[in-house]
Amino acid sequence: MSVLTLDQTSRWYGNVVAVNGISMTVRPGITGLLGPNGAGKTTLIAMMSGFLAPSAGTVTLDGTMVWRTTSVYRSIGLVPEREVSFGYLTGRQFVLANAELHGLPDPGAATERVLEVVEMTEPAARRIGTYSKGMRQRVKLASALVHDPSVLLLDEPFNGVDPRQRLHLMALLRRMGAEGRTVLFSSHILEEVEQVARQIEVVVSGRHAASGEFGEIRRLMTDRPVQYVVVADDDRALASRLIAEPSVVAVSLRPEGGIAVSVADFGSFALRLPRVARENGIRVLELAPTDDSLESVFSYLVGG
Ligand SMILES: Nc1ncnc2c1ncn2[C@@H]1O[C@H](COP(=O)(O)OP(=O)(O)OP(=O)(O)O)[C@@H](O)[C@H]1O
Repeated sequence: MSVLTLDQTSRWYGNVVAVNGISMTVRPGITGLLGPNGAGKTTLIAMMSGFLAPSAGTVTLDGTMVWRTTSVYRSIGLVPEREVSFGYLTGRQFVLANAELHGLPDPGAATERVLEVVEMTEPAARRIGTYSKGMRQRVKLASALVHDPSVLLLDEPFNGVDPRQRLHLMALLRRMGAEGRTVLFSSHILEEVEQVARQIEVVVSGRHAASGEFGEIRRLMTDRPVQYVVVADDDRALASRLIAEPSVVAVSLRPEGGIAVSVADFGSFALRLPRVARENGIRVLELAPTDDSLESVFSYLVGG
């Protein structure tokens, strides 16, 4: 069992606090680390993989401190967000170099094994500089897996990858999770995390905002009141009807036209709005959310 534990872990750069007292446990299977840009995901992953020392608190793997413990590094594979900068090497040479750095007994065999896992055996003879984004991602994954680690950490692995390669990568991660590895990947896209992760950890502004199964996180995110703008051919008449609806929290007429509606339960509001309008002979011309950015969802989760 490989369990990563963060205990009150913080990291600051000068006076920028990138990670602020986060405690979490990452178990075997797939965990999604979800948060907007700049939330501290890269910094967290760097501490989990032993590349960065926590400024305070600890990161341990099965009870052993990760930072500066070489034996622990042997159990961890990291797929960083940045591109492989050795475009002049072939995929095979790159993976082999990593196998040799790990001091594996048979680096050649380990390289072939892992190239096959990521289905890159054939293109591995070509230079990395000629690869597509998805192929580069797979070669990075191969080099992270070459020493057969029980923990696999991936920083934004789906960024810029085309849909077909994305499905392939998701299938690979699922396989790693099913094999009992502890897999954690970061993303700022909820739908991406939803498709692969069993467990989700949400970070916002360096803080741990929520933790749970996908359904619980989705509920937290969708049950919050959301603001919509509704434009009708008679805004005032519609506003007076909408305020009577249980799914509606607040209604106001906007000076520029339309109605600002704060909705607690979008599902029932979406069903009721056309009926209310029809029953009163009002035509709805437009319905649009006003604060549905991921950032606003995240700040709701941290009570901001
Ligand atoms: N080396 C550094 N020096 C100073 N500040 C840094 C450094 N690295 C990160 N930061 C700051 O720490 C905060 C968290 O950054 P981090 O890269 O960990 O977030 P992230 O969630 O991975 O975001 P992104 O997805 O945009 O990379 C940001 O405010 C960032 O500007």
